[in-house]
Amino acid sequence: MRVVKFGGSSLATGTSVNQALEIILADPSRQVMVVSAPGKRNSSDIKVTDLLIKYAKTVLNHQNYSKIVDEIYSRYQEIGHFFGLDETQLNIIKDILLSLPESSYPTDDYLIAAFKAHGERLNARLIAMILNQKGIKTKFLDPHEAGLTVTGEPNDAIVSPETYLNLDKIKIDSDEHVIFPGFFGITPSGHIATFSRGGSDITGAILAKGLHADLYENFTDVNGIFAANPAIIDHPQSIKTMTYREMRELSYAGFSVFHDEALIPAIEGEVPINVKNTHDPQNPGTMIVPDKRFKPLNPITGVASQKHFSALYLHKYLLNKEAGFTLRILQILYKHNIPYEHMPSGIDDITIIFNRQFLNDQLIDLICNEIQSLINPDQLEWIDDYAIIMIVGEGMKYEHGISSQILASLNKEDISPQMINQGASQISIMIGTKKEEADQVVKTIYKQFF
Ligand SMILES: Nc1ncnc2c1ncn2[C@@H]1O[C@H](COP(=O)(O)OP(=O)(O)O)[C@@H](O)[C@H]1O
Ligand SMILES: N[C@@H](CC(=O)OP(=O)(O)O)C(=O)O
Repeated sequence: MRVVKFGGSSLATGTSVNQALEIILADPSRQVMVVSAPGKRNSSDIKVTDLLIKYAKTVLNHQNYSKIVDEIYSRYQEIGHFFGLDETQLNIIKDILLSLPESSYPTDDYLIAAFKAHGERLNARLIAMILNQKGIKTKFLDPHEAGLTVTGEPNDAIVSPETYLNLDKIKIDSDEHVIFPGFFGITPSGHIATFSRGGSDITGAILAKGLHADLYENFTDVNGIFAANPAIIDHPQSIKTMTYREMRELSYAGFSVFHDEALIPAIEGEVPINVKNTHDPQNPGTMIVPDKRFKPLNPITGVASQKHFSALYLHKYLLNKEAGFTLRILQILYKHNIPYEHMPSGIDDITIIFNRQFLNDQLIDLICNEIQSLINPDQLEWIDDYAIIMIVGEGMKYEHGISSQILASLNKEDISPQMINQGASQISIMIGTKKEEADQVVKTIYKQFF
């Protein structure tokens, strides 16, 4: 049995939902379909998830929400009408949308999570309705009924281990299709909590592991994973096969096409992943597998970048001899509940890289002041303008001199990185630069290796 996830970009219009359904019906093993909320129909469109966030904020601000409800409902109506569903059948969607403000939520964040999750919940109901109307035996199953439970933050949840015990009890008839909404789970107290944005990929992976699927097919709007972001490189090469480790590093570092957290259930369940194109289903796409049992032709599989970082650079002579130096810094971060992303170090210096989205100016001043007074470094510099480029490939460990090739190619372009660090896993090299240089670094490295 396969679990098949369709992203919002594949479910934005009636035509694309139809393509998705043709894919499902083309192979009887595609029994479980995980769906996202309808995405953008064109580049200037708004995703239904973003419309729902606007709806939630309108309710929280005690403003009139009838216009935004109509806008959201029209997205489902458009798809429903394409398949010939009438207003009486579609009314349930409007009723559910209108009932959202009536429920009670423990906090505003839970209210936002519940509103947001309805993008996928209503889409799954609609698609189940469409299939049933076509005479195809279909069940709408949601996290409540299936026991997909989560803990953590209401808008950044983590799956609970008991989910897998619950999923083990689910029986699917051999002639039946299951439509499951992505992106959210249920907390121990029965409230909806969502994964972080793009989290329907995570739901697909959880179901693939929990239902013991042979394959997790992830359908999007491009022919698999490219070696670089197509927004930076024109027509980049697509990757035929890559390992879980490579994908996790690359998605964490900016390949937004597949959520980095979705790799974890797939790794645990050893389910291979196939990223494919809804609009070109014959294209083999990219296989993501446990291991590459051969030496890859290219030492580099992909190069990713992200620009939302800041770095704290600390220099202190004999830092390597001072026991507890790093511990004291981490205690300060822990006290203020600040996570960090990376911490490359040398004999006399250390750089701590943060996701800028978790920080504000006041917090930055606070930690810099505390570190200055408690740690007393010789130099402390906050670098707000920081991007990270991650060069990833299992093939790196077979070849010497990859870092020097990278540095030489950047040098030719007159780019001198602020930091370069090779991970202990030997499958990635990380480069820190100014944001404005990040795209040029990706282009230079891509040109060097592809
Ligand atoms: N390395 C990459 N390979 C493929 N697509 C990428 C890559 N990096 C960024 N993308 C972008 O990811 C998009 C697909 O992700 P997303 O819009 O979240 O899909 P979905 O709605 O199917 O979940 C592609 O259209 C592409 O622009
Ligand atoms: N709809 C949610 C979850 C998701 O995974 O969407 P998509 O498959 O369109 O990336 C979001 O926009 O974040």
